[in-house]
Amino acid sequence: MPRALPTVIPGRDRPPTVICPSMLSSDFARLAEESQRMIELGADWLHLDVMDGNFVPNLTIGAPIIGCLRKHSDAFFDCHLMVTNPKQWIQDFAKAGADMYTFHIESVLPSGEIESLSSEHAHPAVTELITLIRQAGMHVGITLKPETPVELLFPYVTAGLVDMVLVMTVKPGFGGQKFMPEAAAKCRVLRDKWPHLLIQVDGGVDINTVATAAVFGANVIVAGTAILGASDPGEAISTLRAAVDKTAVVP
Ligand SMILES: O=C(CO)[C@@H](O)[C@H](O)COP(=O)(O)O
Ligand SMILES: [Fe+2]
Repeated sequence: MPRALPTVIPGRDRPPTVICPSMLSSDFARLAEESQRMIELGADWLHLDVMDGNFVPNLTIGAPIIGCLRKHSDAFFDCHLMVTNPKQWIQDFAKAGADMYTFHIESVLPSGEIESLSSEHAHPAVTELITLIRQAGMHVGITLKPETPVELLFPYVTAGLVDMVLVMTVKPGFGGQKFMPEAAAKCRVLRDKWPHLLIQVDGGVDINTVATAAVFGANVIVAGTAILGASDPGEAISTLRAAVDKTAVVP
């Protein structure tokens, strides 16, 4: 069983704020200590960026490292798979102790065939992947690159097949890039349709840009540079949380 997802708080118009430091910005040689420190400083989840050097031009960590980290941490592992074949790694990640398995919709179909996805009907390859992730005992996250239309995710959210949508606000592949407000605007489209959906933003989120994401409706915040690169990461976590909480309206 994966660790529980946050539940809706009565009296708020959106799900709770979840702060996720991206461990990509940590000292990988000290991953266990850094992870522990983030949780002690108030982080809710640990965001673990998995890159295969093919789907994106960078190479990071995989299930073996995540399995090792699991021996030192009971935290919620929020895994962001930037890989060409997400189906290949499902069992390994489940065994390693991943809680959320977020895949890129662009990785499910060969490049150039993304146009064959519809905003009205679920694609069988995507639903099969979702079923396999769930059967393996993980929560399901779906994500998209900044240039991919958000409407392509509608069939899976409408059918209640996914637990979270991750809106990428940079080109996936590297930490420390500039936040793209036009990509964050996809959160508004999703929030207007699904008030209780977990909507995550990832890429260039810091104390200046977080308000834009939150006003658009994001409630799950990934930040690498802004937390792990801060002189006081605990203060960075609190500041990000306060900025998002401020935008949750009590009706
Ligand atoms: O998925 C990714 C990059 O592809 C991210 O999770 C980054 O690691 C976020 O880093 P910052 O932009 O917050 O520095
Ligand atoms: Fe990420």
